[in-house]
Amino acid sequence: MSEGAPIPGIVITGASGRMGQMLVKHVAASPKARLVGALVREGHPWIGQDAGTVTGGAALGIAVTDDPLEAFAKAQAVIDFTSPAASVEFAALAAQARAVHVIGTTGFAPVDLERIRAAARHAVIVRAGNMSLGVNLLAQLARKVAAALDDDWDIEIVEAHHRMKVDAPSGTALMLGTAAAAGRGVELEAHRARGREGVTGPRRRGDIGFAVVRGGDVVGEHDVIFAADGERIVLRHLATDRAIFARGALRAALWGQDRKPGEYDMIDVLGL
Ligand SMILES: NC(=O)C1=CN([C@@H]2O[C@H](COP(=O)(O)OP(=O)(O)OC[C@H]3O[C@@H](n4cnc5c(N)ncnc54)[C@H](OP(=O)(O)O)[C@@H]3O)[C@@H](O)[C@H]2O)C=CC1
Ligand SMILES: O=C(O)C1=N[C@H](C(=O)O)C[C@H](O)C1
Repeated sequence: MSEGAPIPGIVITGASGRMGQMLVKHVAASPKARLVGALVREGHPWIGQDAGTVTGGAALGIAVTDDPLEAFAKAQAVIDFTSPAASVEFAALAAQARAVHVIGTTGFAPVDLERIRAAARHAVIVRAGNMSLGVNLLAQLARKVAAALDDDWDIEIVEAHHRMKVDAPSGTALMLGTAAAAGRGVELEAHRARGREGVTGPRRRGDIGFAVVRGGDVVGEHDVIFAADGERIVLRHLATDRAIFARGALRAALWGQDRKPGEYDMIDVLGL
């Protein structure tokens, strides 16, 4: 954001969710942004109540709403950690309002990504399976390590999340797999091993494998393993606080204010 620019107004979608509640608090506490809206699903019991008090803090003078059109009209940015169906709809509405759309949601199908790409013709969209500085740095490291090693080194990605997570593998695991594939100069989809069970036969040379753990309240853990005969490299990121994602998302919303329409990611935002 350029010096002297007005402080951007930000709407949080999915305000009742784990990330939504964290974002309401984070944006409200930031001197660099103004919280101008908190959106929930139609019919949600929080509608009309103060966004600060329902998320466990002091009153903010912002009534929770279920009307995205009205909310986005007041915003310079929308921060959205919801579901693929909701984010695709919000991408079109945010583009209409010419608001920067920061999408943290994961689990998109290819058809959803096409619709997000279409919206990005008219507005700035920043989308990343993980908004933390640490994971985006890890993705760059995974890319570099993969570029330095040949197919004698098997690449496996192991991720763990809380019991409520609905998509697998995580958006972060896919991001890390994509980065490792890029380092090797291949497409992930052509080399992706999607989980193993039964008599699988030996590992296919050059595959990038994914393994998923779900349980308890794990915020998010990711290992990128490079395994060869006689040695192994493990690159690891452990998230212990969702604030890291909120911090990254707000940074993306501010960064997006001065950009041309298009689809960006956190590597762009962080300049990595
Ligand atoms: N990129 C990143 O850095 C991160 C990404 N994530 C991703 O963010 C997403 C949300 O995670 P989390 O907060 O844990 O999930 P929650 O289930 O806690 O929250 C999701 C929120 O979105 C709302 N929502 C879902 N679908 C709709 C819809 N169709 N219309 C309106 N509102 C909707 C839910 O409302 P209701 O409860 O009423 O259904 C809820 O408030 C996930 O995809 C997760 O993987 C999470 C953390 C970091
Ligand atoms: O659902 C979550 O919680 C998380 N989702 C993101 C993902 O799918 O990678 C990011 C983070 O790991 C937490």
